[in-house]
Amino acid sequence: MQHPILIKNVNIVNEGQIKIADVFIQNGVIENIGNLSGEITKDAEIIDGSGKYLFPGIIDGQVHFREPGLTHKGDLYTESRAAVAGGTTSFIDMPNTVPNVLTTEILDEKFRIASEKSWANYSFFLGVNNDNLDKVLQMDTSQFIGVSDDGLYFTKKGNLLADSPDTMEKLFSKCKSIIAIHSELEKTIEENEEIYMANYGEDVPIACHPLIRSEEGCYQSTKRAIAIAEKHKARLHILHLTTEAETHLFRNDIPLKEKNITTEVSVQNLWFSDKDYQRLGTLIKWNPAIKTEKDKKGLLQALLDDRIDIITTDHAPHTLEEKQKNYFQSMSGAPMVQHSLYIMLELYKQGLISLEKIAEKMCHNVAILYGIEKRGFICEGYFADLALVDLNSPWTVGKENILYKCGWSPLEGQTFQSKVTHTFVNGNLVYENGNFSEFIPGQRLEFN
Ligand SMILES: NC(=O)N[C@@H](CC(=O)O)C(=O)O
Repeated sequence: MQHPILIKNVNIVNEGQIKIADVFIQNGVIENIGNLSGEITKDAEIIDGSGKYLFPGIIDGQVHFREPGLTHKGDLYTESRAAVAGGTTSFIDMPNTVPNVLTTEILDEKFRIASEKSWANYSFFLGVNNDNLDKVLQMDTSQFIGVSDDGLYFTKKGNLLADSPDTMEKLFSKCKSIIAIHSELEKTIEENEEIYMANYGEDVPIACHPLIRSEEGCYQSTKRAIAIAEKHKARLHILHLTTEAETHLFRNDIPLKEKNITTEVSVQNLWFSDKDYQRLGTLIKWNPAIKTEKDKKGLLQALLDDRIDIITTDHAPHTLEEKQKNYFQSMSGAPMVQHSLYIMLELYKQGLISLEKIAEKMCHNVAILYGIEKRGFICEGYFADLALVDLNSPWTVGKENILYKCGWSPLEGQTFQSKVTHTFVNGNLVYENGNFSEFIPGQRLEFN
């Protein structure tokens, strides 16, 4: 039996409004919201929410938690624990674990491991590449939260799904679930690599990353994928957008529920720009590349005017050793899931986004986009996945508070003004002011 909890006098950030009320949590769900006292709440543990802000737990639509097979970088226990410390209570993990998630057996195995090791609620993409394409075309894909090629390759040469219009035609004409793709053209990347290698040899500077993995390679890829998806009325989701140019390919004149083509931005693309390569080098080498200041501003604008639907992290941990190599050898990706809400709250502090919009893009819309049931909102009868935030409690990211298994963050030295003080997953208070409860596993996300 779970102990009932009453959060008193808290600013509830939900569905475009901020209202002060009490929230009563019992048996895993939000039972009541209002001015509560008396019989039903009398045995509850009381948490004073005065002056604090209560968000629905963040649902991160794109993470790489690395288990099975790559657990020297991170695993389902360590990375989900880091997630809840940052207010993220649910995640959807990508298929480029080892073995790649190309069969339902491997997918089931990931669900099994998560049921024993994940602090947060979880779901997993089924991977798709040339090795399982024919099988996927015959499957009832509605049983999966989505299929994705992210981090997988379609040919031994390293081509992405986006490089192959014929394959997209096949997949998009048959697949009924969300198809989440990594949108870049390998051909453009290779041509650019040759140009920069002719100049620099193996010593290509990291500053060339956004010129090699260029705007053109992203824009042409996304434009073509959207055209093919529209032709087949497929349900396409473009992962981690990095250019302002691409944002204009997406609509904002219909509600999210009616969109067949959706997209996301990852927090690092709202925070870093090409200015930061000099300071951080390959630590912020991501694919697609973090681009210019203009792109960063354009992505934020598209988020605000609803051409971008959700915020994710693309949390992609690697060891420092794997990162600190020359341009070609260093791995792409960095850990981010513990710090995503902090970045967005800091942007709020800078006057760039409202708290309501943060809840919409990190919580409500992720639940709507993936059809996740009874999560992502602060509503009676919904799972009590919640993050309580103090907006005036500065702290600095440092080795001593980084919870990623890889033990580093590109945000080290950054002071954030806000702090997540309490995180609830399914009604359990799993994180409180730097301390964790005993391990309580999260739940499998249900979707419709
Ligand atoms: N985004 C990245 O730079 N890296 C991802 C793979 C990917 O998303 O392509 C990873 O798994 O490391």
